[in-house]
Amino acid sequence: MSKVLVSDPIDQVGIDILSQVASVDVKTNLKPEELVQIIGEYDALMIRSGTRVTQEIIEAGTQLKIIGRAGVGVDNVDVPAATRKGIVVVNSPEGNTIAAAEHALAMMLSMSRYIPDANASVKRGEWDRKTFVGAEVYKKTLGIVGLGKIGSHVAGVAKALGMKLLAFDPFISTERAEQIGCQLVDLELLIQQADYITLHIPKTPETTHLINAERLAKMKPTTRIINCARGGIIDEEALAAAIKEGKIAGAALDVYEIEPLGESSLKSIGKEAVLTPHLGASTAEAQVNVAIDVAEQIRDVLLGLPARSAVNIPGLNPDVLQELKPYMQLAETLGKLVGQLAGGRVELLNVRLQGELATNRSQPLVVASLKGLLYQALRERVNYVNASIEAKERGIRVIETRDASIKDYAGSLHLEATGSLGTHSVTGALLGDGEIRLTNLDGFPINVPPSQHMLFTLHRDQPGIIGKLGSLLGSYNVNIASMQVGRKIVRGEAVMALSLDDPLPDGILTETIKVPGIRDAYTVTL
Ligand SMILES: NC(=O)C1=CN([C@@H]2O[C@H](COP(=O)(O)OP(=O)(O)OC[C@H]3O[C@@H](n4cnc5c(N)ncnc54)[C@H](O)[C@@H]3O)[C@@H](O)[C@H]2O)C=CC1
Ligand SMILES: O=C(O)C(=O)COP(=O)(O)O
Repeated sequence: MSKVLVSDPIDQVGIDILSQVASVDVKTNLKPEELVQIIGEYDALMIRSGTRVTQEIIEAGTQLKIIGRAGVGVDNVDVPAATRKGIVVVNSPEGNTIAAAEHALAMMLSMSRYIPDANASVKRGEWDRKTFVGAEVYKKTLGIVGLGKIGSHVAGVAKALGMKLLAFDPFISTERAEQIGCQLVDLELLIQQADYITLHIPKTPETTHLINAERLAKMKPTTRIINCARGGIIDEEALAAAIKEGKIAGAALDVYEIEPLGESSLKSIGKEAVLTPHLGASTAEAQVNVAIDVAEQIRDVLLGLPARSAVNIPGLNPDVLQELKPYMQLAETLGKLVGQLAGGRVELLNVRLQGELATNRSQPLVVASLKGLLYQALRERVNYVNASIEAKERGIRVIETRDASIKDYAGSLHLEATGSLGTHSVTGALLGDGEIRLTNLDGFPINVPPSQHMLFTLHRDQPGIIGKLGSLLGSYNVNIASMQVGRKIVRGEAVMALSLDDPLPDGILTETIKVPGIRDAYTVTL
C-alpha cells in the first residue's frame, strides 16, 4: 500500500480521501532534518505553507511521486528539483481564492478604522474615541498589483465599496481589466496615485522587494498598503521605516519574509500596522476546499491517473488527456523508434502534428514523443513531468510544427530526429480500432504495426534480398511475424520493416549489412 506523509495541518476530509488508497501519517512541525530522514518511506507528501520542500528533501524522497500543496503558492517547494526527478507538484489554484480575497479586504477596512488596536484598548478597559479616528475607503483609489483570481475578486468587492480601481499586471489584457472594472496602468503610476495598494502576485525573483524604499518614497503620505500575497514582495525594513517616518499611512500584512515572524521592526509600529499570522486561507470553507482538491489529486496520481492541476506538467489536464490518450501511446512509440534509428546523441527532434492533431491541444503529444525518445537513456526515470526538462538539459532542441492539410489518416504524427549519426524520420497513425500503424519510414511509405522487436533495412529493391534475410534470421532462430517493403520506385531504394517474435542476438546487424544489396540495418526494441 502507498504511504502518504501530511506534514502541515489539513482538514480531516483530505485525510479521509487519502486513506482510501494509502496509509496516511500526519506529522506536523517536523524539523527539516527530521523530514529528510523519514521522507524516503513515502510515495506522496501533502503540505501547506509551513513545510519547506528543499532540494535536499526531494533528493531524499526516493519513492516520492507527488507533492501536494493544499493551497496556491508553491514558492516553498523547489519545483525545478521536483521536476528533474519526475515528481508531480500539484496545488489547489482556486480552493482558497475567496478566503484570501476577503482577508485582504478585511485587512484594508480594519487598518483604515484601527479596529485591532481599538478592540485591544476596550478589552484593556479603556474608552478612547479620539485615537481611533479612521479613514473611509469610499471614493478612494485602490491599486491592485496582480489581477489574477484573488486580485479580481478583491476588485469586485472594492468596486461595490465605491472605490476607484487601478491595476498593474503585465500579463493581463486591457479588455480583461476593463471587464473587471479596473484601469490597467503601469506600476509607477499606480504607486503614485493609489490611496490603498493591495498585492496579489506570486513571489518570484522579479517580484522580490518589488515594493522597496524607492517606491515607498513615491507613495502619498496617506497611502496604506496590504500584503496578503507573499512575504518578501515588500522590503519589510524599508516599510517599517516609511511608516515610522510618516512617508505612508500604514500597512496590513498577513505574510512575512521569514515565517513565523520573529524579531521585527514591524512589531514596534503602533495602530498603523495590522499584522496577522498568515491567515489568508484560514477559513473553514477554504480548508475543506483545498484539502479535497489536493487529496483527490494525490489519490489519483497514486492510482496512476493524471492530476488536475499539476504546476509542472503544462497542458496536461484530464479532459485534454482523455481526448489524446490513444495518441499519447502512438507518440511515445514513435519517439522510442526514431530515437533508436537515429542512434547516438539526438540534437534535434522535429515533431509534426498532422491532420486533426494540428491544434494547440495536442501539445502533450510533443512531451510524450520526448518521453519515448529519452526512454533509451533514462528508462523508467523519464515521465511526462521531467521529459521536457531532461531533453533541454541534454541539449535536444525541439521544433513543433502543425499541418492540418495532411489528411491520409484522421490524425497522424511525424517525428524526425537528427543526431550525430544522421537524420531519421517516422510517421504513425491510429486505425479505426485504435491500433497503431507505422505509415512512413525515412520517407518510404509502409503500413506496419509496431512490435517489441523490430528490424529495419535500407536496401536496393532487387530479387533475392528478402529470401536471404529470411534465411539469415532463420539461422539465428529468429521468427518473423510480419514483413513489409516500402519503396518509391521499382528496383530503386527501399526500406524493409520486420516485426520479430524474438529478440535479435548480438552480431546479427553486421551479418545483415553483409547481405548484397542491403546498405544499412537498424534494430529497435519497443
Ligand atoms: N495569505 C494567504 O494565505 C494566501 C496567499 N495567496 C497568495 O496570493 C497570490 C495570488 O494568488 P492568486 O490570485 O490565486 O494567483 P493568480 O495566479 O490567479 O494571480 C496572480 C497574478 O499575478 C500576476 N503577476 C505575475 N507576476 C507579476 C508581476 N511581476 N507584476 C504584476 N503582476 C504579476 C499574474 O499575471 C496573475 O494575474 C499568490 O502569491 C498566492 O500564493 C493565495 C492564497 C492564500
Ligand atoms: O495558498 C496559499 O498560497 C497560502 O498562502 C495559504 O497558506 P496556508 O495553506 O494557509 O499555509
